[in-house]
Amino acid sequence: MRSLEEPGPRPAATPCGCVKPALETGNLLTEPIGYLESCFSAKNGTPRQPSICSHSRACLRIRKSIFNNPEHSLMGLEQFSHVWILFVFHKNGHLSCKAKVQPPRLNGAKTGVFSTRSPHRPNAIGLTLAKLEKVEGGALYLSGIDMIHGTPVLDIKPYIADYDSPQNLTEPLGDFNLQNNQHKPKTVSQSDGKTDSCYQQQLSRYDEPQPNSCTKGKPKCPEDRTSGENDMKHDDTVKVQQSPASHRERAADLGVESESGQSPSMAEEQSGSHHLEKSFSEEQADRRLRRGEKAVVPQGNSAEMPPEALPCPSRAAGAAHHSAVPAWVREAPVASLEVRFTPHAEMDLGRLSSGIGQASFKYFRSAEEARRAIEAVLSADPRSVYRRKLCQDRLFYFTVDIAHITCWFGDGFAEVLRIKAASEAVQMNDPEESLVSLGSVSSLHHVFKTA
Ligand SMILES: C[S@@+](CC[C@H](N)C(=O)[O-])C[C@H]1O[C@@H](n2cnc3c(N)ncnc32)[C@H](O)[C@@H]1O
Repeated sequence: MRSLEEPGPRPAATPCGCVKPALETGNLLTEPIGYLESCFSAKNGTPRQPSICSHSRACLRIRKSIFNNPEHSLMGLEQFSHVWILFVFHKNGHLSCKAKVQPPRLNGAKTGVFSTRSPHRPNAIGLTLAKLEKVEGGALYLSGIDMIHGTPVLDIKPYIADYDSPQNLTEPLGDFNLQNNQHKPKTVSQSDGKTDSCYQQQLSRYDEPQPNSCTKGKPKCPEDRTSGENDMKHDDTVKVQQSPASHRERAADLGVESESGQSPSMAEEQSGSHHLEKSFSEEQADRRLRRGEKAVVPQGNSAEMPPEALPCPSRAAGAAHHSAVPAWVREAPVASLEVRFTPHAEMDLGRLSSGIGQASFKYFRSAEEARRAIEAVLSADPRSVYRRKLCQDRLFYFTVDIAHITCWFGDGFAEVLRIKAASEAVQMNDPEESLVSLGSVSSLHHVFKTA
């Protein structure tokens, strides 16, 4: 353990003049237990939630400055299949956050920051449920992650379904009526006409985290229906403090130089936000119409969120009354996309995975895994609302493992045009540079096909 003499947060003075230790006032000076080595090098293209891409892999080594024998701290963890990772959104780029944000799934409508998974929060702390592949010495190998390379990790906790999953409560507390914030006691048998035994059966089927999958068009859970960093737009700014971090030490732990952010800046993403604002009900109606479903009359014209909450359909029906999500989480306006690869991209992928004349994959175990990861990232539409709506004719770039992917988006699909070794790809320090206008998409498509 760290020495008690190490510098810590200064005691805070209370209004009455007495001094309270920092912990008592909630002022926690954190020290990362390690820095994540991730297959995603930049925010752009990193899945918005861990459930999106099961092949996204990472390694976390516990720092010796935290524990002399890091492996001791991981003892017993190998018996768990999943772990919670608490981390810092260290590449947020700025320290401000807003009370209301526009998550991509709301396609321009606003909701309170605490009803989202926005990276821009008063304390820039992220929470990811990752699959624990193995523990080796002082290192954890993870999959199904949504964090970028270099992410400072604050803590690891085992996922325990009995504690962490509401459907595992044996004694339901009752319904929470979100409309008027009233708690209504309700018994299991009253809930939906199901018998207790049927209910229990359903619970036992769902007491483990659902396996992640990369398939297209799967029903989404709250985890993957939420916001991406690039897409949040804010108001009611709040300034937050940042703990100082030792960059040299961090780079040493990672074995790399500190990297420069490659994803679009918030300023860029925020510009034009007024055009994007649309009420949730309008978006839903649009979407239903797009799908050819019966139109629903929009209820008002506000860009604020409706208060209704619905059970998540991907959970057991009997368990649903323990856990509710708002309709927008379920009825997201963004459909999953079909993902295509041009013959050139197929060739690139083959070349890259063979490792002939260049580096081969570090995180993926095969070309097939790389392909599935790319498909998973793209089918969830990683673009910000801004890009989706106003920059449709732009190329989109992202890097996963050693693959630098260039693609474009059409109506209902994403097409991979090129896959190059990240070392070969032009480094995009200025996100604007990555927004190459296609002009005529088809002509550029032709260029890529014949290149
Ligand atoms: C919407 S957040 C959700 C993270 C976590 N599952 C949660 O709910 O707190 C995931 C996005 O955060 C961004 N991100 C990941 N790691 C980051 C980091 N270290 N700093 C800043 N942004 C990061 C990526 O763009 C990713 O798509």
